[in-house]
Amino acid sequence: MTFQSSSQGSASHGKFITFEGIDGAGKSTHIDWLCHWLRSQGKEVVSTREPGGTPLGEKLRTLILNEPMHLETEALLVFAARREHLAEVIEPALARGAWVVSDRFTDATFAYQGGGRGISREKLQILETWTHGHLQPDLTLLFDLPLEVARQRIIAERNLDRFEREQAEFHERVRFAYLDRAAKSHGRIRTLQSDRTPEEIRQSLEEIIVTFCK
Ligand SMILES: Nc1ncnc2c1ncn2[C@@H]1O[C@H](COP(=O)(O)OP(=O)(O)O)[C@@H](O)[C@H]1O
Ligand SMILES: Cc1cn([C@H]2C[C@H](O)[C@@H](COP(=O)(O)OP(=O)(O)O)O2)c(=O)[nH]c1=O
Repeated sequence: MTFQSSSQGSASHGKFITFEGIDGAGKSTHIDWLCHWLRSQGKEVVSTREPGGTPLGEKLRTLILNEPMHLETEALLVFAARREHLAEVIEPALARGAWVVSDRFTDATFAYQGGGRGISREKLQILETWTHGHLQPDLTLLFDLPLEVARQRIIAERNLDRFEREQAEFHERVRFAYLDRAAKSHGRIRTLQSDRTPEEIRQSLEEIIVTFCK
């Protein structure tokens, strides 16, 4: 993790890796491989997800994904779930030297609640600072692909949640908010072109992670 305090760079801390992308981009498909690879390198790995990752967070996830609500209520709930996740799972794991791999984190909020719903970046930044101003992911893997390809992958296999049922324009805004954020991330967010075979994507992922671990 990147602490902005005096603990930055401490050898006793683990690393925080997040997976991001539009629904159906292939995140879940590659998270297991990454966790397996990291464990093969002798690392303790905590695999988790957002919204969720704690008993309370999973209850909030059910509400967030299914219950109609005001867009700012939605933003506040994802940060509430995140605060719990940080306190109960992420921060203790990193402090004992484990590597945390999370299926989504705050970049998703800037993409979905910011790009998708239209909440201003300034408002979300205030909540971000409040919730985890001291901690950011060390590495974020952004799975990017055209919307139509992602839709084709998920449409047949899932009961679509509140976000997945949104119009194409919503998902286009989410996608471009992610790409914009990646461009401004100073290298933290690495974009993987994801309209390729799983093997090709995994090869790119392996190259990134091997370099990151050096
Ligand atoms: N590179 C790929 N090519 C074709 N299908 C894929 C690829 N990656 C994932 N899939 C399939 O697409 C669907 C969505 O993938 P998933 O990993 O669950 O996406 P996400 O977690 O990003 O929503 C799954 O059925 C998965 O097997
Ligand atoms: C973490 C987070 C997720 N989300 C949304 C994006 C996804 O559509 C949804 C759940 O994410 P995800 O776990 O990727 O869904 P699935 O299990 O169906 O692959 O939550 C937000 O809108 N804001 C957030 O901050």
